Amino acid sequence: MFDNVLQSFDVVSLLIVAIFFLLVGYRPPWWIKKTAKYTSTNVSNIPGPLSLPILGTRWIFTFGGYSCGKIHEFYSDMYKKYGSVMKEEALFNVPVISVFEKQDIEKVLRSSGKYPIRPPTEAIAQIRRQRPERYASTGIVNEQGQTWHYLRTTLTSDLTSPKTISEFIPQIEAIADDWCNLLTQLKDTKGQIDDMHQVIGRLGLEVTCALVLGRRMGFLIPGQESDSAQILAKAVHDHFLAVRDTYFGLPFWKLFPTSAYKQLEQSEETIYKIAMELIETADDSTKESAIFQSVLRANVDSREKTAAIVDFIAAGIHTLKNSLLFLLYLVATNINSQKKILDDHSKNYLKACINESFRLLPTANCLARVTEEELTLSGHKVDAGSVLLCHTGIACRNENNFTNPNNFIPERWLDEQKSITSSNATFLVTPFGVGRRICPGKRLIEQVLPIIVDATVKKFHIKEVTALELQFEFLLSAKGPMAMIFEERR
Ligand code: HEM
Repeated sequence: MFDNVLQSFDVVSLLIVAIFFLLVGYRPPWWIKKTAKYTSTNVSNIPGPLSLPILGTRWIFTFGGYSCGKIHEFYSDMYKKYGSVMKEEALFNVPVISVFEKQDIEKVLRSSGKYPIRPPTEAIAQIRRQRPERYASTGIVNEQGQTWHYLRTTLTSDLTSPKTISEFIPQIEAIADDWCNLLTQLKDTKGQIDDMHQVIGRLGLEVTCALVLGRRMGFLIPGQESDSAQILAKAVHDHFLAVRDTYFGLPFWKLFPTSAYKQLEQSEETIYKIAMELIETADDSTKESAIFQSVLRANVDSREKTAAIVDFIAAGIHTLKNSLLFLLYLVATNINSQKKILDDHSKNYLKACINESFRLLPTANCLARVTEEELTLSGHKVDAGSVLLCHTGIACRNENNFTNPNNFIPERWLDEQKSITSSNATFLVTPFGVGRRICPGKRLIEQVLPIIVDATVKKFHIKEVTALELQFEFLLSAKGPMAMIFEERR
């Protein structure tokens, strides 16, 4: 334990940082009692955990009893301890404010202007800035302002177009068939598959690559998972873990390459190389892919095109895997829901299960923004330019917003309950985010999930084996490996 602490909290480095900042004249607010621009009296009154000079509160995830894998539990505990608004401090004691109540979350998300600012993952931005031969900007996920707007409008219009998505449906149906065949091949005599992460990961890869590159990669062919599929799946997983550790851990990566930073560089490199390989080996079907073509045609620097493909692949694979795993788990643990899905030809019950799964277990359980205007949040004035975390996942489990909030009740999305649930859900059940920075993959995923789950439930009676344990991997994920049983229906 002590070894771990020493490893991650290098005393010599800390002293160097402290001496450096004292020499260059930096004085923390608690020292000189001079209020910096970002700390209005009201922000300084927001309660939160102990903040260290310069380093802020990030020590908590290193030796404060919360590992990075349990960050979701940290925020839940902070809500119980401090109430509706809570303040952490990042490097140089810059406040990061968490809001948990519906009215505050709504106020923050509604207040975004033409170019909503989502705080960038700084470590990725740094890596990309150091590779100008490869990246012309930090990419659509991390850019802000006009650059972001230009990338967003030029690179994602086909990805979000209903026409593109409807043309993609036959491919999704074929993928769903292959997925069911793969389950049949992989299950043992009891119908059990031991590692659902791995199997659903293959599906995430196949769907995302089919969408972005327009061709079937064969990730679902039994016994033929290629090396690059495994390498890509691992790289995307490592990428999210390294983003989490550089984002929430002590920020020493800004001074020297920490192991998390090196892991991020390595995974970024791997994803980039595989994406390049896929692009370079584009066959005829790829050349016909609307999304691939729209990226290639876009009036942007060619480096932006590769970066967009990298970002689409990285953004799609893990989110889809986690969302589908949660959905199958909830349907497996609620056996009646499978019968109702089968009986309801309107598919409304299936859609209600998907909404309920996103309410209970959203893989993106928090939306981050930088406010563009001054806001009053639960009585605290927060300056424009403040970093805000909207904890939609926690608000979705608040009984003021949903009755029996911890239970899986798809019926709340149907019939007479529908309108009250939907109005409470606006700004809370936001699995793909909101506003102009909303996920451009939303429409596609909204088509993919019902097709896959419908095909799976029609073919199998699904049962859970392993109880779900949540793990924070920058996204909310299931701690693996998760076993499930798939009994063929007669
Ligand atoms: C279940 C699957 C998915 C989930 C839950 C998901 C969720 C999200 C969320 C919450 C955001 C942030 C939105 C905000 O800040 O308001 C986002 C952004 C983004 N997602 Fe997704 N996503 C999924 C799949 C995909 C797919 C398949 C793609 C691409 C093919 C994709 C590409 C992106 C991109 C490029 C952004 C950044 C958008 C911007 O900043 O303008 N996502 N996603």
